[in-house]
Amino acid sequence: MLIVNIKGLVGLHPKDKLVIRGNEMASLPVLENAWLLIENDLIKDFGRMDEMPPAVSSLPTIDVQEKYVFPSWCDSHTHIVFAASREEEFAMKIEGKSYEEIAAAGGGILNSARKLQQATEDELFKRASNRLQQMIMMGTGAIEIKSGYGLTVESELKMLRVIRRLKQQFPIPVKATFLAAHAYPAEYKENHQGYIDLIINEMLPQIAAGKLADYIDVFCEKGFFSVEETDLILQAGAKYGLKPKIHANQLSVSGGVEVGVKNDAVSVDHLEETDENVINSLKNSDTIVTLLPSCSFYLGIPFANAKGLIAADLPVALATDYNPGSTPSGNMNFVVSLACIKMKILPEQAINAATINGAAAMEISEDFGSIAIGKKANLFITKPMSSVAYLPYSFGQPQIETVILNGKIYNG
Ligand SMILES: N=CN[C@@H](CCC(=O)O)C(=O)O
Ligand SMILES: [Zn+2]
Repeated sequence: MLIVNIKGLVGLHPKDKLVIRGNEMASLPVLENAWLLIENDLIKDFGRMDEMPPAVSSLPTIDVQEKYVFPSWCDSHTHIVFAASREEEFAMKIEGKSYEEIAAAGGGILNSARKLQQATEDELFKRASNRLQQMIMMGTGAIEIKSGYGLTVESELKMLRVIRRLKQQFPIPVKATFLAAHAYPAEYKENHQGYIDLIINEMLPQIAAGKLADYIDVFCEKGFFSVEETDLILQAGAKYGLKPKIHANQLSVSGGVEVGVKNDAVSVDHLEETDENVINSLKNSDTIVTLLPSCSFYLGIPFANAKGLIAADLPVALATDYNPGSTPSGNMNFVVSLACIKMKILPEQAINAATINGAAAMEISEDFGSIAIGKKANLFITKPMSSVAYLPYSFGQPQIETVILNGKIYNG
């Protein structure tokens, strides 16, 4: 497939650029008036229209005048396997109840767990497939999905099997994260060690035997999992080769970032609450900071200090956090807009965070997240746009016209 007259080919980082830190995030290379050649599922070559080799110009072409080509969004933090929405909590939120108050009133994660435990694997697969399908049509070309609404041996395994089916049936990379440490089930409220033992002695061995997870996650937060409990669970996961990607500092400065860094986390996610010590603890680590602005938007909690994190020379990624409680949306375009509008980062920084750094937060940036020869042809073509910045600027307005996955136009 040859794409010609591309107004701008976006995200041309060198193939060996696997993650972008700090100040460098403001640089988003764009080639104007370009062509792009795809062979099979890979990017074969690209260049300027006025320098197109004759052999290339004789191939069948797609002419995309006035349109941009972007690398697909890489959404590195989602919870899209859930049984049902929770809009019954929506009104409570509007009336002023906090996330913690709703959870304490029987809502929250335990509400989703009750519903998921009753759903069949097929029902869950069908519902998650619909969500993933919609996300792909909005430009997502790689995704991480967490368990964590099962909270029993049987239901956590069920969730992870659903994620495996999504991996098998969708033409995009899917990474699975084991998040049984998402909340304490009611019967373990006074017996934390009992649930931790269940995770370590019952769940982890079966998950490892079935190769059902790539990463391990813990919700390290006041009222959820303490730093010591998080540490224990992450160390147990490491014995099975599961690297951490953890929920840290969503509602308070919880110590989650430090315990994540200590355990060589691939990423620490959320960080709506951060201070100087938290930022310092990330320096000299390879841990990526994944920010989730749609969650702040929906819950009305602070937006993470993206500018401060970037100024500290850290690699920042952006993801949706799509889940039924804190972020009922899987739209990466909106995430990129919010990062610009509310976190006040530049479109170039936000787009790098949502592509190459998102890929890095799933350890797939050798093949995904930028446009480079030899990388996977997972891309999207926009509608006619006046500039790259128009995409986040025109928030809430769909700008994607064509999705290309593995070198083929994807229509669902
Ligand atoms: N904070 C923990 N987990 C999710 C919310 C889960 C829920 O409310 O169902 C999050 O990332 O925001
Ligand atoms: Zn989350």
